[in-house]
Amino acid sequence: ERQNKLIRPSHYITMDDIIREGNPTLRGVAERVALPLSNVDILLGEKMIQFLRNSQDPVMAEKLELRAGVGLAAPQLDISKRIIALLVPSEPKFDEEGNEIPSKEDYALNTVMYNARIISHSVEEAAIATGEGCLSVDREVPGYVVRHARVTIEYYDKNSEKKKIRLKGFHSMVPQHEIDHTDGIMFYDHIDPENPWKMREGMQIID
Ligand SMILES: O=CN(O)C[C@@H](CC1CCCC1)C(=O)N1NCCC[C@H]1C(=O)Nc1ccccn1
Ligand code: NI
Repeated sequence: ERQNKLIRPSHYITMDDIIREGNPTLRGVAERVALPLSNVDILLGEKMIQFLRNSQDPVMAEKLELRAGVGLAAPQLDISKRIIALLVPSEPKFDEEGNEIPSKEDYALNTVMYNARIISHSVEEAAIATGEGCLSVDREVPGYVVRHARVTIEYYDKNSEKKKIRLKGFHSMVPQHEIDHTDGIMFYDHIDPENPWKMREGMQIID
């Protein structure tokens, strides 16, 4: 079946494996995965994070013709399971002379989350200044994608251990976008159709 094809050792996930708008799987509610995790679900998570690494590597992205991604959800691979991968580079920090300070961590988020769910969130809302895109959406959909400004996420890691993480800013936007995919929600569902760039009371804009 599909997952077996994707987890073959010789297989790299490419854009051909990513389903696009119109495929009903993108609008389904994905199933929680069984715990402790099965090998096939662990292997799929590894392939998903490898895709993100390849997509952010200029050589591999060119070779495999990948669009750069910071997140991926299993439903985008036509697998209706609550598995998401996150690979968010750390923002570069600069000193007063404007030199980049090498950060100890290359990534602010570098993980596969199983059965992730938002267990609490701020009343305050936020949106990425430039809007959002999606590897499953081959068109621009302009507008503020209004999300929670801060979230607390509970998930299981690849060792089947329960984790809890609090996130804010851009780092919180990526898991919210991915968890939405496991609930059949697309980013443009959060854009105000009347006035896509409407500033809502107290909404934070993330650069
Ligand atoms: O479900 C998962 N997806 O659809 C991949 C999406 C996920 C992100 C969209 C907004 C929050 C999560 C993705 O990564 N993109 N969307 C389309 C093309 C660009 C790319 C992107 O935003 N790249 C990026 C952003 C900031 C810094 C570096 N790279
Ligand atoms: Ni997406």
